[in-house]
Amino acid sequence: MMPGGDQEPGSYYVGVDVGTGSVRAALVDQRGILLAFADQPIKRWEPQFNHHEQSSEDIWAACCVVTKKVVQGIDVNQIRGLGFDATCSLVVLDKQFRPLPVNHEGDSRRNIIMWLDHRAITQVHRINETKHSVLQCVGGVMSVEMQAPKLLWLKENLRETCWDKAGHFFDLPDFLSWKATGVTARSLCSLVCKWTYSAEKGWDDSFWKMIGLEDFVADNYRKIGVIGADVRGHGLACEGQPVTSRLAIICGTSSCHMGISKDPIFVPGVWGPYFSAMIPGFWLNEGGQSVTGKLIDHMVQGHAAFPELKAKAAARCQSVYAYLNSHLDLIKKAQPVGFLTVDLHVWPDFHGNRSPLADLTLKGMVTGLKLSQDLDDLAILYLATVQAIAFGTRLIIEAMEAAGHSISTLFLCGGLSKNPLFVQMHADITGMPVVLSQEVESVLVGAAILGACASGDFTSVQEAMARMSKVGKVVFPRLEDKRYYDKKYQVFLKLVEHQKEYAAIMKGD
Ligand SMILES: Nc1ncnc2c1ncn2[C@@H]1O[C@H](COP(=O)(O)OP(=O)(O)O)[C@@H](O)[C@H]1O
Ligand SMILES: O=C(CO)[C@H](O)[C@H](O)COP(=O)(O)O
Repeated sequence: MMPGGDQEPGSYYVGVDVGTGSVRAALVDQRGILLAFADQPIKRWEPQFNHHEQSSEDIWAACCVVTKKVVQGIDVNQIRGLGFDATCSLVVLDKQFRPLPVNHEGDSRRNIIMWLDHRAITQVHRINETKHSVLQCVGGVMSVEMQAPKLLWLKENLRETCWDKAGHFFDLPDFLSWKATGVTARSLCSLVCKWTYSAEKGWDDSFWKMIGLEDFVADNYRKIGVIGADVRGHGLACEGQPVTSRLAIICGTSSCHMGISKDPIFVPGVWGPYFSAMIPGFWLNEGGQSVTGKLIDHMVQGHAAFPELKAKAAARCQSVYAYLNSHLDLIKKAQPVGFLTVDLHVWPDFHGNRSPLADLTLKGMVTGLKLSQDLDDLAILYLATVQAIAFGTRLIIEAMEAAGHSISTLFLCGGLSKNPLFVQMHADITGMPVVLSQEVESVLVGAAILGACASGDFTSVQEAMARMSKVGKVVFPRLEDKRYYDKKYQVFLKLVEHQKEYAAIMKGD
């Protein structure tokens, strides 16, 4: 889609969103309307189980391709700002900013340890055993997906080929802003959320010394970077909006649950509180589920009826998910679609639990399997998986509320928010209305909002948010189905209880 001919020449912003599977870019105007969109897949390597790697050169090349596509035909002088968002993966460069291998093979194309990489399990156990006070700000337990355990892994496993040669360790969004500007300043968001930096107190030397990464302290954190901009003082959130009662959920390969508060709230198993990491002046708690979109893809693609599904969806020019949703509507008969899983239950932690249990040893579970392998069976397993993800969100919300949050409304964005079944199940299972933004690619509008703020065209993040993001659809929960979902939630909680019992039995003599 290109800018409409009847439009006044104005200011444009570019948003670039680097997800796990692809890079997307959008050209957005001052009203937050998306005028052009492009995407491009990015490479991923899984050289061994739990090792996930990418290439910063490949990602940057993809960013350039999609950006060039969306600005085609536009006078570059009208492009006022560019914003990035990206996964929290670790990029390693040498002192001359060249990629360094993060693998035993010495393949320097693969210089990124991805966020979902779980190679640093023993390192994170040791970090958690220190019980250092910085851990209070990551939910009490550090996740293997954060940067400190990954850095320690590099030091302990690739000392000569990587650690000793490293000049720069970037969080991926900060790598992208360095590539775009040549400035190595880091974002407060990245450093606070994934690197234990405190917006109020700075780095805690004692933590890095205690975990064995005293090198950073001696080096004055040069390889990790310093804060580029003081984001405090931008004022409060959108006028008249009770922002602290909203929970934003970014649902892609994983789901991230972003809740804010005026005072710090400590939620066991939920990352944060992080000051000013998302909205200036507010504390952020970030709950999460490590695999959601990836889990749905895994369950659907691994089923015996997947080839049949693929063929039938292609014949109708539909995505497999649109086909499955209409198939479920067909087989539900008179009952609500969610009731098809009365005897099929899933525990969704196929890649460990990020929140609120913060237990990376947890595994996935399915109960209620039959011998059938047909399309009905696949559709119902897909439904049960979507429901399990929504129950996981309910568990996170309950933990946040028990600690002091008061949440009434969910705001969903990301690839999974395009799936009406996923959205409805989140409303039904949490009992809360779900707001979707008018612009389907709202994550990209968010990145463009950052670019708009950087351009100085808006005085604050809040002003840009109010002007450029608009509510689209609101999906209300089917309250009449509440009793059914409450019962399924009881089963959901039993599943994890039983899984822990099984582990205890197997550990015993
Ligand atoms: N149109 C759609 N309908 C249903 N599911 C979708 C759709 N588009 C994307 N998804 C799901 O969203 C997930 C990817 O979301 P996305 O935000 O693109 O991910 P990421 O940011 O992690 O690259 C996929 O796992 C896929 O299952
Ligand atoms: O840890 C995270 C953010 O704190 C995300 O889960 C990670 O960055 C992946 O994002 P996505 O699922 O959109 O690819």
